[in-house]
Amino acid sequence: MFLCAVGAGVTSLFRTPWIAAVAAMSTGTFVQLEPLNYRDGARVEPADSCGTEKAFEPATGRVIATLQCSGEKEVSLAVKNAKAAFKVWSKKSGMERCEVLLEAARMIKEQKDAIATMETINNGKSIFEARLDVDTSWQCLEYYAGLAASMAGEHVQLPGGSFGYTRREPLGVCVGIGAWNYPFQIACWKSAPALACGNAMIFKPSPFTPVSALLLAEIYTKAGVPPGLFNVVQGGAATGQFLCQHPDVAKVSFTGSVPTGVKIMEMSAKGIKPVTLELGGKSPLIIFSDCDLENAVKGALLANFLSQGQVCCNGTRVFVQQEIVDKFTEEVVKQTKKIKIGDPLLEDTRMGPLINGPHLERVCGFIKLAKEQGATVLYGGEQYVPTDPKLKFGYYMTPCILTNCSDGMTCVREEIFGPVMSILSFETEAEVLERANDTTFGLAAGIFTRDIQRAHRVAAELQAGTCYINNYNVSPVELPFGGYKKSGFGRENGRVTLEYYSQLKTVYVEMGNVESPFESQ
Ligand SMILES: NC(=O)C1=CN([C@@H]2O[C@H](COP(=O)(O)OP(=O)(O)OC[C@H]3O[C@@H](n4cnc5c(N)ncnc54)[C@H](O)[C@@H]3O)[C@@H](O)[C@H]2O)C=CC1
Repeated sequence: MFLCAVGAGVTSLFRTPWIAAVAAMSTGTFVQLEPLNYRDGARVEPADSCGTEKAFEPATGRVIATLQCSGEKEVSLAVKNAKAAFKVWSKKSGMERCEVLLEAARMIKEQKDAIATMETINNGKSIFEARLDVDTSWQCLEYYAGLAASMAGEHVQLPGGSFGYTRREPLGVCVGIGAWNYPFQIACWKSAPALACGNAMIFKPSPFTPVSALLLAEIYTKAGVPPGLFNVVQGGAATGQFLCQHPDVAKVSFTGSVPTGVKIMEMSAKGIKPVTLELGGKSPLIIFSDCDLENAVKGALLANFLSQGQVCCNGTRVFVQQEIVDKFTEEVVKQTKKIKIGDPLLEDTRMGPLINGPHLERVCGFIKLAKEQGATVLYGGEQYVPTDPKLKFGYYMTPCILTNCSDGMTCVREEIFGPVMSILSFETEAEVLERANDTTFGLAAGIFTRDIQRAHRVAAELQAGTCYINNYNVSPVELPFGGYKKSGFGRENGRVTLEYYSQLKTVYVEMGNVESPFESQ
């Protein structure tokens, strides 16, 4: 009931006491009572609904919000508001858009602790990680603010003094649909380039994590975007479908699972709408015997255990060269045992709970199956109950290391989306490349070696949208991120993403007379 008491019904992020209160909040206290949709510059209850969903605090298993899933009418109102805002925003110069985005970035930075706390409460990731996510979020806004003013076309000289030029123009109303593992960051990674290019956006968070996108919406409004430019519509699959099928939506950018990605693409195909798909993965991490072992072990932990392993680009197939596999395994187990699991709002926690009960069961099911198929659990893989009584109903598990794995096992082939590392040994470079690429996914890959030529040779052969050499899971906003194969297409971050949120117009300019085969004799 906290928000009711503090905000007296009209809680706003911009009331300083509220920010301080949220940043100082402890696990087990937060309840969201305000409307969770955001339209025309304000929080609103949806005009109609197609059911309700409950959002949890994974650390305690408490319900923190019950959301109304937006119906067709609410979606249409959001599109209408976004269209009106687009008319204003798309006329602004790049520098004008830059100023607003920079102000929004500044506000995110200023409110980092409050946003990270909210993210931790709703998602379960450690506060330590949530703060890093907020950093990459404001950095993304700053980056695209900087690019907004440099968007330009070409001038092309043609015969007879005529010429042509190109204009890079926004698409219109874009829809962003997010997953639950990086709720605030995904909202920023989609909206920053969209807004920088002059578009409006309607964002639909995952119903598991509805809360933090609202903070972004409030910040955009306060920073000066026109009302309706960034709207939040809550709901699940049905709401997502209303958004994708709306005739006035120009583009859909989706982050989520492959099966949902297929549906999004089908709907977009019917409307001839461009689509960006950031889907799942089962990425390989290849550790050669000449690596710096300490770094490789750190890299393997980063590749598997951030956000409780619920990361799309995780390197969960850890291929280790035969000569060092025992030493590597011993060291990885030693370091994994040290990971502190517990209340995600405590400063020294490094692993919080998984997103919800069914997902925890699903991840544990993969481990059970791995054992049945012959893998050995070297460490972890069990449900965990922290000693603090308020965490008793949270969704915790110990990080898991599997050995004796083979390429055909389910744990090696399918995305688990939990803290489960499978160790596989290999002998030669050619062999490991073939095995690493033997997957329908292609999101990321990693290589640890001191041999610079091998590093680049292997990176060139790996079928993945991102290859990390001697590190893993670092995502600077300057670098494009996206998949090969069934991990999707289109990119987020980097300069190239401007192309995915804009369209090119060619203008031909005649400087002479019209030559026509139809002119009268
Ligand atoms: N490549 C990337 O950048 C990332 C990919 N992921 C992938 O996301 C998955 C986990 O996220 P989930 O939220 O469980 O995925 P999901 O596919 O179940 O849901 C993703 C979003 O799509 C919406 N949705 C579901 N059905 C829909 C439909 N028929 N039409 C329109 N929208 C619909 C959901 O409400 C949610 O907002 C994993 O497979 C993971 O690999 C997650 C994060 C990043």
